[in-house]
Amino acid sequence: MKKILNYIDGTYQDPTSGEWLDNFNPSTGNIYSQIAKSTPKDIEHAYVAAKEAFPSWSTTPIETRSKIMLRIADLIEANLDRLAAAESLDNGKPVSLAKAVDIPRASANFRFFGNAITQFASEAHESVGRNTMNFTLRQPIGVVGCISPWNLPLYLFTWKVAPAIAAGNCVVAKPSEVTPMTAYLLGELLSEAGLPKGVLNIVHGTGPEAGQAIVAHPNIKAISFTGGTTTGEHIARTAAPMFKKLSLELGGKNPNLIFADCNYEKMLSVTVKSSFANQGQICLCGSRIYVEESIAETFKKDFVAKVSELKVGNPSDNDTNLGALVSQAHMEKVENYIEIAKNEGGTVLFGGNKVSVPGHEQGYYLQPTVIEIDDNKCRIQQEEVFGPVVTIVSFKDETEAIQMANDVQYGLSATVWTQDLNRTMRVSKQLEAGIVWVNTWLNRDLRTPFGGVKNSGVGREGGFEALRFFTEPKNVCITYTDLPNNP
Ligand SMILES: NC(=O)C1=CN([C@@H]2O[C@H](COP(=O)(O)OP(=O)(O)OC[C@H]3O[C@@H](n4cnc5c(N)ncnc54)[C@H](O)[C@@H]3O)[C@@H](O)[C@H]2O)C=CC1
Ligand SMILES: O=C(O)/C=C/C=C(\O)C(=O)O
Repeated sequence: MKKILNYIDGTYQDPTSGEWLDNFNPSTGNIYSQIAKSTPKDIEHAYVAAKEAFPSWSTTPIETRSKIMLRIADLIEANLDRLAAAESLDNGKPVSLAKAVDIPRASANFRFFGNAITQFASEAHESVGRNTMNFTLRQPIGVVGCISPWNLPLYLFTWKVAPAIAAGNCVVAKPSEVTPMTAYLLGELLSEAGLPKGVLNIVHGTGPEAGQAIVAHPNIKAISFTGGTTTGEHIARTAAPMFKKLSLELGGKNPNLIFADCNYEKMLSVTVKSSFANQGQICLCGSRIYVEESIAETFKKDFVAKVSELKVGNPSDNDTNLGALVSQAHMEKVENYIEIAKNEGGTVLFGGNKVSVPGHEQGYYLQPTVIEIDDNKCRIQQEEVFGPVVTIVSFKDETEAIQMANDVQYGLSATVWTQDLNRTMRVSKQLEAGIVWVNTWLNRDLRTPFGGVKNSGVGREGGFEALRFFTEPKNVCITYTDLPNNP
C-alpha cells in the first residue's frame, strides 16, 4: 500500500516510530494508503534541518528565492491533473472542483508570494531637527511552524508555507492527517524546483502528537494555523508562555444577508455556491441565510428548487456538484447537527439524509440540507457545522438583520445582497467580521487582508500582512553630527 513519508532535509523519510496511520478514501470508505505517524523526534529532525538551512536561505537574494518559488508554481500547474485527482481521492471533493479551484490556487499562492517578496519594503522615519534617522529592518524570524486543515488541503498548506519561505524563513509544516496526500506529493516538486534542502520540511502525523510538538517546540518562534476554534484555543494556550507569534485562522458561522432589492437571480445562484461549495466545508461558507420578510417565501421556494438540482455523487464524475464529506466521524458530526436542529424546532425544507452512491455505498455522502428556523439563539445558529447544511431565518428590517448576524461568537466573513449603496456602507461597517462580500462571495484578491474577529481567530493572512507576520521588524536608529559651521 502507498506510504506517505515525511519530507525532511530534502529527502523522503520513514517516521522514526516505524508506525503508520490509516488513510481513508472518503468516496468509498476504504483505506488506501498509510501515513507516517510522526513523533516529537521527527519534529526535532525537521527543526534541525530547518535551522541548518536558515543562514543560507535567509541571505539568498530575493530574486533567487522568487525564481525558485515561481518554478514551484509552474510545476504545480504542470501537475494539475495528477494533483487534482490525488486531492479528490484524499478529501472526497469533486475532481472538477480540485482542478478548477484547489490546485490552481496552490500554484497561485507560490506565484503570488514569489512576486510579492520582490515588492515588499520597509519604512524609514526621519526625526527632523534631531539629526536622527530611523529605518526598520524586516528580518525573517528563523524556523516557523505551519499547520493546515483538511478542507482545502494543498490550497491552505501553500497559503501558509509560501509567504513563510518567501520572507526567508525555514519551515516545519504539518498538513492534516486526514488529507496528507498532496502535501506529500509537493515534496517531489520542491526538489525538482531546486528549493534548497531543509527550507521546507513536511512532517505528517496527528495533531495532538506531531502538531503539538511543533507548537510546543521552544525554538519554533511563530505558528501559522488554520483549523477548528477549539484547537486554536489549545494552540494559543501552549504558545502564549513562550511569547510566540501566532496567526490563527479559525472557524466561522457566516451570515448571508439578503435584502429585497438585490439582483435576485445572481443572489440565488451564488447563494447555492456559498452554502454548499466543497460540501459546505469552507470556513467562509454562508451557513446562516437571513432573508428580508417580503421576499422570504419566494426565496425559500426558489432556493430549494435550485438545491434539489444539485447532484451528490462520485467525485470523479464531471457532473457531480457535491462529493463525499471528508470522514465518517465528520459525517456523523454533521448528521448529529441536523438532528439537533430538528429537536430545536427547525423544519427541514430539503435534504437531511445520507445518499447512497451506486458502487460507492460505504462513502460519506450527505444531501445538501436546508433548514428553516426562527430562534437565532439555538445551537444550529450558533455552532459551526462545517458541512452541507444551511439555515434560513427571515428578518423585518436592516437593524434586525445586523443584530442577528452579529449575535454569534464567530466573526470571519459575511455576505450582503443589496443594490443600495448607502445600505452597503452602513451594513458593512456594522458587521462584526474580518471580510464582507457585497453582491459576491469568495471573490479573492490575494493582496487583501484575510482573517477573522472574535472566535474566528487572530491576525491576518494575505498580501503584505502575511509577509509582515513572517518577519520581525527591527528599528535601527542613527544619529549624526553636523559639521561645526553648518546650520
Ligand atoms: N478552516 C476551518 O475553519 C476549519 C475548521 N474546522 C472545524 O474544526 C472541526 C474539527 O476538525 P479537525 O479536523 O479536528 O480540525 P483541527 O483543528 O483539529 O485540525 C486542523 C489541523 O490542526 C492539527 N492539530 C490538531 N490538534 C493539534 C494540536 N494540539 N496542536 C497542533 N496542531 C493540532 C491537525 O492535525 C490539523 O493539521 C471541524 O468539524 C470544523 O468545524 C476544521 C478544519 C478547518
Ligand atoms: O484564502 C482563501 O481564499 C480561503 C481560505 C479558506 C479557509 O481558510 C478555510 O476554509 O479554512
